[in-house]
Amino acid sequence: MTQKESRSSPQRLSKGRSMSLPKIFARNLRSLQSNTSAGGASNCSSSTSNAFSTPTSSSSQTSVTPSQNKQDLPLPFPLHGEWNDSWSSFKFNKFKSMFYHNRSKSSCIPNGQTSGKGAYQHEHESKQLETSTDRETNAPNAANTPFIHNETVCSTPNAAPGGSSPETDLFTFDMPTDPSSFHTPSSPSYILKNSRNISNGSLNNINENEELEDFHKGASGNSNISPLAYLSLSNSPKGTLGGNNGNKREQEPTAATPRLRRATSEPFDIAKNELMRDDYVVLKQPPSLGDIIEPRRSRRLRAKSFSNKFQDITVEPQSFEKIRLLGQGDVGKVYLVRERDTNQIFALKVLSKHEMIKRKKIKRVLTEQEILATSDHPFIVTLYHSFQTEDFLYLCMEYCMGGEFFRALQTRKSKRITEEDAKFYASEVVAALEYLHLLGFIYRDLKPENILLHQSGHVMLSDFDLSIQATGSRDPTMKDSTYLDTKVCSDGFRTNSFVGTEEYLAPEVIRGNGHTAAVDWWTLGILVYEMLFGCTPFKGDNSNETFSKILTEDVKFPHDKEISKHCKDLIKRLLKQKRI
Ligand SMILES: Nc1ncnc2c1ncn2[C@@H]1O[C@H](COP(=O)(O)OP(=O)(O)OP(=O)(O)O)[C@@H](O)[C@H]1O
Repeated sequence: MTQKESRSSPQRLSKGRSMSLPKIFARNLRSLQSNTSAGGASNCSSSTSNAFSTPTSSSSQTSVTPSQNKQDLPLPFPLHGEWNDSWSSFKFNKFKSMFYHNRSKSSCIPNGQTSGKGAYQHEHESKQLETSTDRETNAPNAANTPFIHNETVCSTPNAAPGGSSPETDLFTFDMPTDPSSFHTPSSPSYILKNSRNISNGSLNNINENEELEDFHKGASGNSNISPLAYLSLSNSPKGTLGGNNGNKREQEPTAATPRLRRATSEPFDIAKNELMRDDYVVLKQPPSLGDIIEPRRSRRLRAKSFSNKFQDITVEPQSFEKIRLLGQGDVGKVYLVRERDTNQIFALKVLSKHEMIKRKKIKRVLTEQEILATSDHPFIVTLYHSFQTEDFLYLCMEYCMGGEFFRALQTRKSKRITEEDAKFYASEVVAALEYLHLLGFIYRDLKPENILLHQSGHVMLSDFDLSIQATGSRDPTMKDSTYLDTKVCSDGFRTNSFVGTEEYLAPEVIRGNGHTAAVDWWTLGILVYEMLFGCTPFKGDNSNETFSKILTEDVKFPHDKEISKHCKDLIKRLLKQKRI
């Protein structure tokens, strides 16, 4: 199998790359089981009929001043040209113009008309709720659990006895109260949704853009330019969005008080209530309960308060209106939501406590929350709120309109980008990794799937559930008074978990003799290679072959693709077998 062909191998299709290997095997097994018993996506109704008219809220002006530390970033938009047919030029141009907007911490979606698509989908889901209750309630097995089929959201109705409580109203039709019927990610349609076959998957992003365009149109009245564009008109180094929009400058709304809100990130108290119960203690070697109950905040960051940038507010599930499903992870789903109060949009990750416990993911989720809550970096997804109900944990994050970097890569015919563009993205990733290392975190799961594209065109690292915090982390030092050496931050810390993504695993992880923050630099090497060549360097026909190549082979470069000597040298150095 050639490296190009291997792109669409089942392992990659099932999003297996993002999982630890035992998880992949378990998923494949479950997938096989549900394949034989369920017959795939037959329960999925299609959402292809006419859009309903959409509810509109009365228009009121909202304006957001971009967060200072995220202003004045370069506006690269390197994703020019070369989009395949699935991106019509209209969509592409709209999309592109969004990328030129300056980055603001808040999503700045003023009150206005919601998108037809979003409302339709919402209505559609409610309808489905009515019609499919019996089926779903009676058969909460793999075949009938909720799944995503391409752009269609197939929901599981609220099967709660006695109807829904106000608290669960918002997500009841996607979040069954019977935890045993929570989604089965390995169902065939899940795999389809997460397929790397972009002809299916990329539709997601296109629809998102349509919805958001509608938001913007509604917000700016007759203007064709989005409120985000106003921001960028006033802040963009280029001044205008492509020349003919310059005259919109006068229409820029007067700046109001920024509403950059981040709830006092409460550590999830789930552990207190749940882990204390014997039957819920599921971790083989539970870390000290202290660690779980109150995820520590980095001392450095506790000292460096962000509080002046954020208002303290309290939110709950009802504070948000669901727009659509963005994606599905192992123990939860991510929704595009609108905060009712402010009309700002966010990505809301909803995690089932029951699933977390069942899948032994408590520590992982808490780590993710801890890292997100601790981080304040332009290239790391911002967590605005974390809160919980009895059954679910909620992470309310910055919405990254561009979706996965992986999809952006795959949407291109060549599946790769130019060296110049790769340099741009790699440098942002380096900045984010250095920042994480500085805080004593090791990311451990760098790959294009976990890099999201913000509307500004900048990348955002997401998905920190495989990350780990080095114990006894130390302060960084200045090296040669030119650069900050973050290696010392986690010096002496080694961990031995076998986690990561097959093609991205560092040799030391495979050997299992312990690994350090250096694994992130290995994965950076693989990422740069993948950006440039459209495939990973050590992919074999099966896991063993991949591991063997990682352990024994030197990186080879395809002859038909030109890249500079410097770049090859960088990749070689990052992918050196013996780095520790
Ligand atoms: N902030 C965000 N903005 C836009 N889309 C997002 C955001 N966060 C997540 N998503 C989308 O939701 C999907 C699911 O995300 P999530 O982090 O739950 O799962 P995952 O990475 O697939 O799996 P897991 O957490 O099990 O490793 C992602 O693939 C991504 O496309």
